[in-house]
Amino acid sequence: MTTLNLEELRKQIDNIDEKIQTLITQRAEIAQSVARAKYAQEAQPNFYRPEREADILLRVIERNQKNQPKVLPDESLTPIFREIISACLSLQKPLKVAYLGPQGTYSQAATAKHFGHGAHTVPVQTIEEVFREVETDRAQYGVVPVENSTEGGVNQTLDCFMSSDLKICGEIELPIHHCLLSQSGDITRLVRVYSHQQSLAQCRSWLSGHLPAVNCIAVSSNAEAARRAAEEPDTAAIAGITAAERYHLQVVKANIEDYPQNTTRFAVLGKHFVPRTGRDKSSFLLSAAQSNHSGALLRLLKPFSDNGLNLTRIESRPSRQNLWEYVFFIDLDGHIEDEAVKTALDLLTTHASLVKHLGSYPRAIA
Ligand SMILES: O=C(O)C(=O)C[C@]1(C(=O)O)C=C[C@@H](O)C=C1
Repeated sequence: MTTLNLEELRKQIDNIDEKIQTLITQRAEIAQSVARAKYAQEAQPNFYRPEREADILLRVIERNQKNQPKVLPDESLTPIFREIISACLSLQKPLKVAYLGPQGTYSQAATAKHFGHGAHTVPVQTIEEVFREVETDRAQYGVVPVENSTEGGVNQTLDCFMSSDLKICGEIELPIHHCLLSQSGDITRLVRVYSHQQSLAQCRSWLSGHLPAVNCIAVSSNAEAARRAAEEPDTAAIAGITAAERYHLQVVKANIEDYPQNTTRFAVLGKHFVPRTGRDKSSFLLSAAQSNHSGALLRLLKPFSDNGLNLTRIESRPSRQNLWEYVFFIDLDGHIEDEAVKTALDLLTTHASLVKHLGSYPRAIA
């Protein structure tokens, strides 16, 4: 680009847009042929292929690394490609995805980030209902929060996995930036702050430093907090920026989370097995045999360490079967089809009374 003439530059942009549009249309036509190819292989194929999407997105990031300095950050490019894939997938078969509502929650943002706007997303009221929607085929996939980097695990989700046969088909990481929202945008007259209990906890220090006298009230979701703040004066909500738009609230203060890297991890629930990508995670539910004997947990975890597997998370929950017995949720880097994972699981059988594979899936992508 040599000239700085505005008209000329806009003409160049128009030409590029035309080419992009032609290419996107061509890509969509090929995706339609892919659907026919899938039908030729199976009567009821899976159209959504998380392993293929991960592969495409990683290549977008890899190509972007080659632009030095980068013109656009990865986080600007990947959503564009996700939307293109989402539009192509909706031509093959529109997906129905249930998430923990109401609209305006971070779960909705995570669902939109992962599935794009081509999917039909359905808010439901509880985490249990997300599981049920998928179990009963009212939705093909579901999105539930699993853990937050500041506040830890989401117990309802872990408990649902104990009794469900659904598989984790993917993970989504969503950076969480909380905003203080109110009708007036004035911080001085606030007497009450509503939010979900997790969000209040994630902003604890900010609240005690800046609003020590206000009454913090936990409600069922951040969207519900925003709805109330839109109706009550002298009241604020802690919620995401999308809730501000949805409920016509002013941003009193943005980014009030205590840890700037505050991130929530969500699981994509489904019914199908996801092939290996080479950059996967696996989740298991484990219970130790002779759990009250010394070294029971050590024996449960040793096979993973002996096989060089990196555990990315371990969490315990009461087994709900015997008093003071626990089940362990573990996540590790690797796929159930990796040799190291297979060997570790073989070794585990003598030390575990329960080994339940909750899924292997591609690692979250920016
Ligand atoms: O490769 C496929 O299996 C496709 O259906 C194509 C495509 C895409 O648009 O690239 C669409 C949906 C799948 O989830 C993955 C990829």
